[in-house]
Amino acid sequence: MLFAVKMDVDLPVEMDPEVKADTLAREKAYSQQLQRDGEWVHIWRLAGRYSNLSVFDVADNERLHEILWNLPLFPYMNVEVTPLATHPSDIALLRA
Ligand SMILES: O=C(O)C[C@H]1C=CC(=O)O1
Repeated sequence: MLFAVKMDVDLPVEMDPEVKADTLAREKAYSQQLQRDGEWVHIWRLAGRYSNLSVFDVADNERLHEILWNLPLFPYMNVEVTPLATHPSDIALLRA
């Protein structure tokens, strides 16, 4: 199942620099492992914002929830999930 997920990050200005660096390092490692595993298919920076637009390919809603809930930055994020369906004009469908 494909989902588009927009993540807006809002870190507290008073956050301890060491905690911040550790959280960002864990977030990066977690994200890159899921990308290697094929569940986190795309990650794009939204230009000019501390936000990303990502595409996930996961087994079901529960798996997506588990992935998002375990993001180290989850407590500092506003997350918006949109389920995706194929578009009838997509020329990739002609090749399938
Ligand atoms: O920077 C972000 O957009 C937040 C987050 C999502 C993956 C990652 O490595 O950082």
